[in-house]
Amino acid sequence: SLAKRHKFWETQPVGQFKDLGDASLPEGPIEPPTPLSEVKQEPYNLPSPYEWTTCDLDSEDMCNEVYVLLTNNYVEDDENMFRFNYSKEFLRWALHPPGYYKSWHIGVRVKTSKKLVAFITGVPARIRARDTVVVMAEINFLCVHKKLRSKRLAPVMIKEVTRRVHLENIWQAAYTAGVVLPTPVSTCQYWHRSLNPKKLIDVGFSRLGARMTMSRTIKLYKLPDQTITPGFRKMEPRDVPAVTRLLRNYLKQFVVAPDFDENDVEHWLLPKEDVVDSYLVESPETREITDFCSFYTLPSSILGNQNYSTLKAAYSYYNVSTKTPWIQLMNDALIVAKRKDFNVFNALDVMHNETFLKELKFGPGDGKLHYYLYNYRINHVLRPSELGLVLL
Ligand SMILES: CCCCCCCCCCCCCC(=O)CSCCNC(=O)CCNC(=O)[C@H](O)C(C)(C)COP(=O)(O)OP(=O)(O)OC[C@H]1O[C@@H](n2cnc3c(N)ncnc32)[C@H](O)[C@@H]1OP(=O)(O)O
Ligand SMILES: CN(C)Cc1n[nH]c2ccc(-c3ccc(F)cc3OCCn3ccnc3)cc12
Repeated sequence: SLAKRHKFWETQPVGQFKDLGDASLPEGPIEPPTPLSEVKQEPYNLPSPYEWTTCDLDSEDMCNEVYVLLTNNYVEDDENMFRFNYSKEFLRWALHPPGYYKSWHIGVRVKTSKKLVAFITGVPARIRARDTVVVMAEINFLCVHKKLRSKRLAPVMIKEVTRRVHLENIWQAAYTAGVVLPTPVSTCQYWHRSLNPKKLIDVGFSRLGARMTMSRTIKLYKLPDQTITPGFRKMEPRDVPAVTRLLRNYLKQFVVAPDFDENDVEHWLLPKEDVVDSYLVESPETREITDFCSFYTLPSSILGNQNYSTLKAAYSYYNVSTKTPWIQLMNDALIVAKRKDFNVFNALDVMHNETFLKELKFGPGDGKLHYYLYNYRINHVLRPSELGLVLL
């Protein structure tokens, strides 16, 4: 990536590879805000066959158009065997957090057919970088239809979402990607814990280990039917204040982390069927909430398999351990995920996740997830364990 030209990204206020050695550059915003009167008032020009559209996900039809575009054209693994299949309910959850802007849900249509062929989104979030809380846009769901790739549409979409974010007087952003761009704040490894090893092997997600039989493999990943931690239960609305306190105190230790308040916790962490699951440990003795774990539901379409069409995957979200050991807490998370018929439980090596990954029989994934900040310099590339942020 050092040799590669980034004709678009070299024009953007992001850390540039050439600056990596330069420790003299100050941490913080790379460019000052532009006076709102000087922000471009009209949308960027698209190539003539296309037009901008704002996607209202509360509209069943529009939400369905976005769902279909992503289902057929969004992120695939490196071997093109799986493609993320975010559900409509999940998209509404991910894109309607407190304070969201509909204008940041941007689509591109073909003028004649009105077909939706591209998409990019932002949602506002308060992110702390070291000791500074910054209102940022979390950018996600950048997608160009497979038939319109390599036409430099992505830079135009990125500039347009940047312009609309600027109009709301927000000047920073956070995003993650499986590709290397100028310049990662951190690079994380993802890990997978088999819950249904037979299906994972049948679809080619996993391979039978050397000198392993299928029955030996099934036994290796077997989990108890019941969770073992006393006081382990689903999170409920009445728990929002205590979970907010627990999570805010836990996230303080990371260099980059969300600055969640009770409204944010209510939206992002209250259980929502087939979207997000969250559990906590309420001490039977003291009634205090001492631990928390959560995971979100993100299936992947299985491309080209006769017997299965969908891989049901759970992704580790935010977890806190203050009394229950990490291994025990996360093993209970695996137990409830298995009981809910997830095939695999995925986790990044962020926060304290590396303390349980190996012991709970996670295997390393085949790629990396890079974290980025836009118009904000963090001087040293962060270790994954310094990151307290999970983007969907
Ligand atoms: C203050 C507010 C600021 C807000 C904005 C902040 C920044 C937000 C940034 C967005 C964050 C999104 C986060 C997110 O959604 C999570 S990462 C998932 C991105 N989506 C996918 O992978 C879906 C499948 N792929 C596609 O749809 C296309 O391949 C896409 C659309 C990815 C690129 O379409 P294409 O037809 O393949 O390519 P061209 O149009 O010809 O353009 C090529 C240029 O695009 C650069 N590129 C490629 N992939 C990128 C990626 N994932 N991020 C950023 N840039 C990416 C590439 O380096 C090159 O620039 P360079 O020449 O300089 O190298
Ligand atoms: C984060 N969010 C922005 C979506 C996103 N974009 N790009 C990505 C690249 C990797 C991961 C990822 C993150 C955690 C994980 F355990 C497995 C992952 O990908 C496996 C490979 N894969 C891709 C599609 N189906 C399977 C997510 C993403």
